[in-house]
Amino acid sequence: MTDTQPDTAPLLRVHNLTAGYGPAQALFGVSLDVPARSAVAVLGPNGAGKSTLARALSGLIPTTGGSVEFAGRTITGASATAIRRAGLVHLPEGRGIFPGLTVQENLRLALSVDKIDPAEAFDRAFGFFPALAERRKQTAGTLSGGEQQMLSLSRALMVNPRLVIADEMSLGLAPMLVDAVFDGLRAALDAGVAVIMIEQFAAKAIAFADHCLILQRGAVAWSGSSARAGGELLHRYLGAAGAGVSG
Ligand SMILES: Nc1ncnc2c1ncn2[C@@H]1O[C@H](COP(=O)(O)OP(=O)(O)OP(=O)(O)O)[C@@H](O)[C@H]1O
Repeated sequence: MTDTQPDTAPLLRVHNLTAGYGPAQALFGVSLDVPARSAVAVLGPNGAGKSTLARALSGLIPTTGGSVEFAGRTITGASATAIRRAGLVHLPEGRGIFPGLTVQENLRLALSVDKIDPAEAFDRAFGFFPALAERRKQTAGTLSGGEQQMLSLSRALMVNPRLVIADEMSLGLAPMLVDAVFDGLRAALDAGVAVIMIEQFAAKAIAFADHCLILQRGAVAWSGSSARAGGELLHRYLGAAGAGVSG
């Protein structure tokens, strides 16, 4: 990693990024800026490349072109561990927790690659979600779906990240629990963490986010302020269901 950017640069700057799976290219020149302490909603139909973008940014799959700068450093080609240590934490689709382990054990495991004081990290996790502190000895698999998402989010927030990429956290949750997920991400945002949110509930995501990026077939179809991402635009790119009228 090399230092390149002055303080005024966005926290994350993605330029002309390409990535894929072996010979199958899935991202075609994606560019995106994420200012510090801001939220960006990444929307798009199934297979548009949203999760691939998240994986490429967090170093889970190699990029094949373009550049990624994070917190003033070029992280293009850096390992997932190095990117996480730099403060970019990815919450993959699915909760990524170990159902047979307790809340506490799940949190401890999340710290395995981080050079961070565990006591401080636990305080931070339970500060965001006090209900988890009461359940620290409970097996994660016996938590409700919403509590499992809180655990998943606290595993990301406990390492004091500068940016969290949340991939479809509300997938499969009842509406009330979807609200709880958004509340959790709002708390992170209020604490100064930038958020990239990949969401099926487009209307909710846009209400939450400052900026919106719509992907289509691996490329940016539209990007701009969430205030400009109205119903007609969403309908055009996402269709009636994807516009998230129900969300
Ligand atoms: N592990 C993989 N191996 C090969 N191709 C993949 C893999 N994961 C995704 N793809 C392909 O990459 C493209 C983008 O998929 P991706 O999962 O990023 O889309 P998405 O927008 O996140 O979709 P969804 O909303 O369904 O999660 C698709 O054509 C998909 O088939």
